[in-house]
Amino acid sequence: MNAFEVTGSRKLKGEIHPQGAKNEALQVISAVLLTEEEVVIKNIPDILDVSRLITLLEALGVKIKQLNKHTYSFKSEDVNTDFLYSEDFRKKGGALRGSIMIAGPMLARFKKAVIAKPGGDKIGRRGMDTHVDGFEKLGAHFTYNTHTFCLEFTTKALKGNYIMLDEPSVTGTANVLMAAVLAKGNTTIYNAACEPYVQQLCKMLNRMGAKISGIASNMLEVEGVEGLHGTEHTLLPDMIEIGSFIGMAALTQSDITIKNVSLENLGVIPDKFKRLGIEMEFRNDDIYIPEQKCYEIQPPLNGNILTIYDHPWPGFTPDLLSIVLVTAIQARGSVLIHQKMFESRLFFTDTLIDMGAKIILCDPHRATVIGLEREHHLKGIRMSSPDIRAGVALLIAAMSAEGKSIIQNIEQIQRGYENIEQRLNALGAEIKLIND
Ligand SMILES: CC(=O)N[C@H]1[C@@H](OP(=O)(O)OP(=O)(O)OC[C@H]2O[C@@H](n3ccc(=O)[nH]c3=O)[C@H](O)[C@@H]2O)O[C@H](CO)[C@@H](O)[C@@H]1O
Ligand SMILES: C=C(OP(=O)(O)O)C(=O)O
Repeated sequence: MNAFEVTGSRKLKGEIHPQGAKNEALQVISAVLLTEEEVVIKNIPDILDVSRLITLLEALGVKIKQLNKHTYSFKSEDVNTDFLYSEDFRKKGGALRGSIMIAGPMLARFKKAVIAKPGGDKIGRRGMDTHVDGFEKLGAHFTYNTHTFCLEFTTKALKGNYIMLDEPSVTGTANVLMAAVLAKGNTTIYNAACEPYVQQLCKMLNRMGAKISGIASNMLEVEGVEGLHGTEHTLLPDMIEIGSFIGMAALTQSDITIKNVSLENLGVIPDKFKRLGIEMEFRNDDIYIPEQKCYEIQPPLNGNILTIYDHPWPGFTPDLLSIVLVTAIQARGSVLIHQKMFESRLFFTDTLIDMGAKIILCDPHRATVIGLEREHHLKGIRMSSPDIRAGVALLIAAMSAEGKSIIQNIEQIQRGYENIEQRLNALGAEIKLIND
């Protein structure tokens, strides 16, 4: 099995370019099913989750051409809907969470959709109710197939409706939106997620001829249209990767510039890292992080311990809390990390404690980090990556630690970070891909 061997205590220096956004890629690649015309998507990251979705679309009959390393052309002219009911579909769809977003386009264009038991991170309960409720409100008939464990949908014709989502699910909003754009009449999606991923999807759909307003708000208004046409779309840089690099720079005492970050789409992300005392300079659209021996957590005005918690956008994304947590290990001061959305994302703190971090896991949702102020170094150990973001947090910890670490189960990291070892080694890291 592939693993990373990491030699720690290496400071990084230089420039790094973030990849295209993984979670946006999974939405907009699913959207190519909404038209028979050609859709060209640029800045697609070369990561496992994307190649798994591309393989799934190819198996459905979509003609896909790689135009260059990060640009693909998609043409969904001959889609084989029988494939949805095959064992192969269940296997391919079950390999990633993002595959659930082909359901909205399939339902809209072909009047049938199947959602295989999805893969993705094992980070606690991850519901599908928002997707099912939304499709039903648009007029889909839903059955749960007890033999295949799949969610199956059919419709004679989707009809616009007022839909109040039970929670602002990111993939749920994207799925219901993609179904609504081809429904007859008007749809309102209230309590919608409005992450940059969803905003980008809306803009792409409008370029294809959809009529969506309310973009970036929690109320999307959709005027159904008869059909959509082809377009070209460029993915935003991956804000989670950018946040990961900020945390990595601070913990490893590095001096790096993160290029072309699309600052206007980062929301509160830079500010949360600044609350940990991390200095950064915005130079045009780049973020420069100078080498810092010491960074001091900024408590709130009343002097209490700082809490950093997740919240639907424009709140702080849950996908960066593991990174904030690991970054705080060498800070001066203490912080409470409160992961509200997922109940199994903080158990990796046990590994950090083994490495020498001062962390109290208060309960599955909350962990207090007491900064070591670089008075003690973490020690390299053998560990395993439990999920994508904890995996990168462990990689950052290993890069800052004394001695060697082995990180197993790195497929979890590779599904969301492109060639991470090569890109970091180019800045001075020492990460080897090994068979362990
Ligand atoms: C492929 C993809 O795009 N995955 C992202 C997507 O997953 P995904 O779309 O699957 O996650 P959802 O947004 O549906 O919800 C995540 C979990 O949080 C809960 N929940 C959701 C909203 C809310 O306001 N309160 C709340 O507690 C839900 O019950 C669920 O258990 O969004 C998550 C939340 O940003 C991210 O972690 C994932 O990286
Ligand atoms: C949880 C994540 O991904 P997924 O939804 O694909 O499991 C993530 O990207 O942090």
